[in-house]
Amino acid sequence: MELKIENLRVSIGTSEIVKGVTIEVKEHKFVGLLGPNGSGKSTLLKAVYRVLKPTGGVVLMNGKDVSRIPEKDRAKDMAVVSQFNQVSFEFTVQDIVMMGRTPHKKRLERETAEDYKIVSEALKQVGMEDYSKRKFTTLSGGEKQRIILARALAQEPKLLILDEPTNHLDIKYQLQVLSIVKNLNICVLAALHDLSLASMFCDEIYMLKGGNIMGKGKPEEVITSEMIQEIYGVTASVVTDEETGQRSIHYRI
Ligand SMILES: Nc1ncnc2c1ncn2[C@@H]1O[C@H](COP(=O)(O)OP(=O)(O)OP(=O)(O)O)[C@@H](O)[C@H]1O
Repeated sequence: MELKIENLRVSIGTSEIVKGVTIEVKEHKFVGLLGPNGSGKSTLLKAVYRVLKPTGGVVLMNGKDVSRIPEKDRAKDMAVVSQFNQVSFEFTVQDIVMMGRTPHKKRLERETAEDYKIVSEALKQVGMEDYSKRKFTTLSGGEKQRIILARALAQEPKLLILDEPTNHLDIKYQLQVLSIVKNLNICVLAALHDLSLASMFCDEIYMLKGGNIMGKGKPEEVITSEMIQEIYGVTASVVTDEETGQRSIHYRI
């Protein structure tokens, strides 16, 4: 699987929010989309997963225009973990994760033992196997987020779109969720805020500001004090740990 976003433009009302963005996610790559609040990350992702209709450009999955792929076929390949997961009915955790199997089933086909196995595996992967009978609405924000990831895992996608997948999570689960996603070894496009985590997990990073890509490259090429100053207007130094090669960012106020 490869994802290509070419010259994508998205307008809301009279404002152009995404102004001709080109992004490529090659096979098995984890690509991060970073940028300040309001820079257009969610809007761009929504146009990729077709909640919003772009005003220009094209999104290609393995060379096929996503707007021409029927929704169910698209969902066999692409799963989405977005920020807002309003569930108004009293679904159990297991019901929610089972929804991930829908694209793989024929109309009115019953869940099979294999589906239950996949659902139970997905719950185990996010450390929520003891919660399968709980009502989704009773979960904490972070627990809900892990269940939504489990639903995406049960979908067995080849491409995962994540919109700030860790915003409700404590550091243990931020690391856990990003490690799970990384180890899936599929195509990932993720809007992230944490520059250190993005450095740790992304193969490539695109920096968005005002709906334009201002920089792209490997984390060490993009997450620099100059870029942090330019994009966020914040003074910071980036330190690389000699032993682990991990980069951490020290902010100054
Ligand atoms: N439905 C809408 N109506 C009007 N403006 C909108 C709408 N949706 C988004 N916008 C505007 O588009 C801009 C980009 O929003 P978007 O949510 O894509 O940014 P973001 O980079 O994901 O931000 P954040 O980091 O805060 O989540 C913002 O200025 C926002 O106010």
